[in-house]
Amino acid sequence: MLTLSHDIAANVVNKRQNNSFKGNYGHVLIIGGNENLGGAVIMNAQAAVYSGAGLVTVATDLANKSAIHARLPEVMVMDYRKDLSAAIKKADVILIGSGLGQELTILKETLQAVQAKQTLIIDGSAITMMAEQHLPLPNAKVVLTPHQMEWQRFGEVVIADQSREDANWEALINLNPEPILVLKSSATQVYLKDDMYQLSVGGPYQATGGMGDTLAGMIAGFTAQFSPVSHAVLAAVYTHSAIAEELSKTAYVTLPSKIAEAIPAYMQRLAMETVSKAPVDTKQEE
Ligand SMILES: NC(=O)C1=CN([C@@H]2O[C@H](COP(=O)(O)OP(=O)(O)OC[C@H]3O[C@@H](n4cnc5c(N)ncnc54)[C@H](OP(=O)(O)O)[C@@H]3O)[C@@H](O)[C@H]2O)[C@@H](O)CC1
Ligand SMILES: Nc1ncnc2c1ncn2[C@@H]1O[C@H](COP(=O)(O)OP(=O)(O)O)[C@@H](O)[C@H]1O
Ligand SMILES: [Mg+2]
Repeated sequence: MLTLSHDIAANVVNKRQNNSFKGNYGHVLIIGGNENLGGAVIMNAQAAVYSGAGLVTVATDLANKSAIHARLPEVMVMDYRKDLSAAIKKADVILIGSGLGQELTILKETLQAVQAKQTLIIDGSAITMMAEQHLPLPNAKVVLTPHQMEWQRFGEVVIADQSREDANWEALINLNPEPILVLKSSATQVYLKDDMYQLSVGGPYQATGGMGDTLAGMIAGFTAQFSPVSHAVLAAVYTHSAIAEELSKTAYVTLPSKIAEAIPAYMQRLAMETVSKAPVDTKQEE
């Protein structure tokens, strides 16, 4: 077991090149938000934009279109029932599942269209539907972000056993391709190739709806910009809870949208740090 520490995030988040443009920071496609759960994709998208993704598109139920535009003018919006496969082809990172509800057709189309070189983050309702329908993982760089009940459904590890590292590895080795697992709880763990990273920051001020949607959006924003994917995921998981811990000094509850607002300043601090910017030993080949 390793500790998911501040240095890992500081190694990943570096100063940007002067001669860069939005195309260098990745195109994120967020797929989710049925007509009742549009807030989930707003939180995904705010976190992805504020993490610095070059371009962010939200494919959703059109009932959410004006709300997304009003909250996030940086984001493009499309109907997830139209031309979804074409939009998937243009993305570097695809995040599916937050607030997706029972939209199985959208999920199946996404799993079919995604390509091996792309990063696919699978969250929320997508994890639950994949478990219910016994859908296999597609050939892509897959990141799974279940909470405990979602992991019980998908990985078939009962919540009581999830504190046992070996039980989670047993479930992971049966999956093909082997995903990066962000197993969320009050003691979040990240399973990567041969190592498990234990998150060392965060607390109960994070126990509020939308907290995981914000994390998924941050993972999308970080993986769009930073490589390898494994390092970017670790940095996003750390940064999400480190910001919450800071905000908790003056806030009883750390709202997801407040965490998102604090991302640019926190990342700027990480980028300015002079700690050894050496590569992180995650053993994750890409
Ligand atoms: N504003 C929006 O649009 C929002 C939209 N959202 C979207 O809604 C979708 C459904 O997601 P979901 O997580 O709310 O429901 P589900 O998958 O049924 O899991 C809940 C069940 O699991 C149990 N449970 C046990 N341990 C647990 C744990 N550690 N963490 C959490 N739950 C735990 C729990 O136990 P109980 O509370 O009953 O004791 C309950 O029985 C998803 O797509 C999400 O993105 C939300 O983000 C909210 C804001
Ligand atoms: N007591 C706690 N301590 C630390 N982190 C917590 C605690 N409760 C919840 N969280 C974090 O909040 C997030 C909840 O994710 P999730 O249940 O998917 O939320 P939602 O789907 O409502 O957005 C996870 O990142 C989890 O680690
Ligand atoms: Mg969730």
